[in-house]
Amino acid sequence: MPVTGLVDALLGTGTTGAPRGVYASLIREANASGLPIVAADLPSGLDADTGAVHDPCIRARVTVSLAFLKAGLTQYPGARAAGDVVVRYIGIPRTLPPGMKPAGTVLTEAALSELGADPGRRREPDGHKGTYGHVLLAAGSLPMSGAGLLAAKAALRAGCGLATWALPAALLPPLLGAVPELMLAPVADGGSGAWNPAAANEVLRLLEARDVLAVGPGLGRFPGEGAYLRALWEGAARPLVVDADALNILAASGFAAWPRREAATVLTPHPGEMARLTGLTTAEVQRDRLGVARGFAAEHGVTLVLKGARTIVAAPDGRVFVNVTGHPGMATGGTGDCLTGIIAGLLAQGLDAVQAAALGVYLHGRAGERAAALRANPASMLTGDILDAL
Ligand SMILES: NC(=O)C1=CN([C@@H]2O[C@H](COP(=O)(O)OP(=O)(O)OC[C@H]3O[C@@H](n4cnc5c(N)ncnc54)[C@H](O)[C@@H]3O)[C@@H](O)[C@H]2O)[C@@H](O)CC1
Ligand SMILES: Nc1ncnc2c1ncn2[C@@H]1O[C@H](COP(=O)(O)OP(=O)(O)O)[C@@H](O)[C@H]1O
Repeated sequence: MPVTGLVDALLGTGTTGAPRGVYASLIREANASGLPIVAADLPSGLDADTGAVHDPCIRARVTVSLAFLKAGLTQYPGARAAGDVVVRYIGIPRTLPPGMKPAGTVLTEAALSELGADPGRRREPDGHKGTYGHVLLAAGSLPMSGAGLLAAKAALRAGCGLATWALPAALLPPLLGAVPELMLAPVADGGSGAWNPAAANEVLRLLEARDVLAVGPGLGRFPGEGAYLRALWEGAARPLVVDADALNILAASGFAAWPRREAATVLTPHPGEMARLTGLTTAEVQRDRLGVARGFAAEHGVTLVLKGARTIVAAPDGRVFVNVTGHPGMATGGTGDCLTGIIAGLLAQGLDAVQAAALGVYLHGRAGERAAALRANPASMLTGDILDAL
């Protein structure tokens, strides 16, 4: 009878390091056969905790994860080596033994509802714009006003009642009317189109009548940037979302020594920004995304959104969530700025930091999937398409 497929049940969760000896030869032979491989529990050669892929590692068509989804199957490159992943019950109790915590929770609609974040974003029949909160965005600078615009539009699309964009005054004239639904608050910039430390006072004054502050998209780098951000960090008594250049400023300003914020704080780094925040290399961040995100959130008392395919949301209390929505078409400029606006828009509506971050990454990914499906080729997707699909 011809052989039409292979089952890989060589190595399991307990293995450490790269497969050696006869295991390594069998894995190489299986991959070279070209036959479809079904992996039992996880592909041999994959790190079950991190998703790191050793050399060699089985390239499975399907992985049948036993009893529970292993964390390493959710993260790249492990997710690619695993192929289609299914979880099957094999008689092991479905609940974890007492004292054992899951490595993370996949953000399904059910998990979001359990978290108290309604994926349907239902509105009160008698709601009005005051019901849904007011976002203040501090973003944009002369070469990158687009980042601010995308974040501001996204906040409105996320359903906040009102949004105000504080921006260096020189940016104002060309932006007047660009998004009629948006309020613009020009901040004195001496005609430079750049931010300055004194502008923080103006942002904090604006925040008094608003519900949440998002800072960073297209902010640029500028003299006195550390003092500017620290003033917002310490002075903003409302929830704060920190993204893009504001994360780079945090990293460059020794923020670990800054006082803990009392109000909710969400940081949304991509792996490059995460590397700057931690002092790791981008490759080191990617090698253990779950562990790095969990450790950082707990150490600094913030909600951490580590972006990239399979975005991770880590809460300060140790909970970790993995987002599985999204599309590679989202790898285009401005999509992160859009996520910042979405999370701020959800915070304005009264969600807490973890709810807003979890629902935000989920909706952002879903919108990315819809936008990709509407294009002849998803490679042509723009961030504006994601905004339209929200
Ligand atoms: N239209 C606009 O005005 C835009 C402005 N932007 C602004 O440009 C500024 C600079 O941000 P950038 O993020 O471009 O530059 P960065 O230098 O911070 O980050 C880019 C680098 O990070 C690493 N990286 C990012 N995602 C990764 C992933 N998933 N896996 C592995 N490595 C990854 C890569 O090395 C990449 O080259 C920010 O202020 C941002 O808001 C960008 O958002 C793009 C659009
Ligand atoms: N291959 C992918 N699959 C799913 N989501 C992706 C993929 N590539 C990028 N994204 C998402 O797109 C966004 C990119 O954010 P970021 O790198 O900050 O972009 P920018 O700085 O241009 O705004 C993140 O939310 C990320 O999770």
